[in-house]
Amino acid sequence: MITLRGVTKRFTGPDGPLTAVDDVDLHVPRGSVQGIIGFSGAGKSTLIRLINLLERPDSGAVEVDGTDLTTVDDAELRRRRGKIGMIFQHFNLLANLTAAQNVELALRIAGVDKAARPARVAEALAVVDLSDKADAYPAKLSGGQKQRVAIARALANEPSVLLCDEPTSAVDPRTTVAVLSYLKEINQRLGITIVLVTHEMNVVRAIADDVAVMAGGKVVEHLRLDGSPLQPETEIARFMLDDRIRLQPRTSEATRVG
Ligand SMILES: Nc1ncnc2c1ncn2[C@@H]1O[C@H](COP(=O)(O)OP(=O)(O)OP(=O)(O)O)[C@@H](O)[C@H]1O
Repeated sequence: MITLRGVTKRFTGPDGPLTAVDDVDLHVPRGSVQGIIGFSGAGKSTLIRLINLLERPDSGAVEVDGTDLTTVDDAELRRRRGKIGMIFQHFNLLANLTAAQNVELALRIAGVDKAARPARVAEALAVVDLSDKADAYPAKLSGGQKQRVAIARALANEPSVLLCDEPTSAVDPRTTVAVLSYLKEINQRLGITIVLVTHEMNVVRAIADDVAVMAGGKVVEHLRLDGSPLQPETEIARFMLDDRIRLQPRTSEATRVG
């Protein structure tokens, strides 16, 4: 379970101060899948990085499984972070380590006893059907396989929460379906709460229970994906739901119109 209360994050950009995340409240029930969608610069990545305090908020509370992470000391934060897995657009695997060694490293960093690690690595790779690639280096893996290794690495420490920052943006549509299927299975079988940032409506539609639409650092709307027809209220949500692409006549700019 994740609860953000009044969370704000400011940066100093090239043009001066900017508010990347602006007074956001968000509640993600245990075992659910929360999508976060919006255009580039809306604050999605910052918001997801606030959940494990990769970014520290300037104000507000970040509660994960009942504890406000902004109030705990460094040792406790490290321990709590161990229970929050994260995957990224570009996989972030270490090129000089095999798939199994990448997963093992996460266990080593978390302080898991050496003798216990091989079984945990094997288990995590089995969840994503990559047991046969344990000894392969990332360069020999496809994009989808790399993302599955990254998922295994995130799962090895038995997290309660998995944060996914654009997990399918660097893979083709067929691989997107495969990656999302693994994420959905992990959510359903292991009960892991998932937060997934994307700019693709189809991605969240396939997997999320609720989608927070972000613009200008704020959550401007929630779309509940419970099977009933979606009735977006904001222009940005309507725009995101329309996946037709049309080219404007006489300009080189591609745009989508609703
Ligand atoms: N470390 C930083 N320093 C300064 N500005 C930052 C930093 N990180 C993000 N920003 C700014 O904060 C705003 C929100 O960025 P963020 O990456 O969260 O948006 P996003 O919705 O994830 O965009 P994208 O889809 O392009 O990744 C942007 O204006 C960005 O330039």
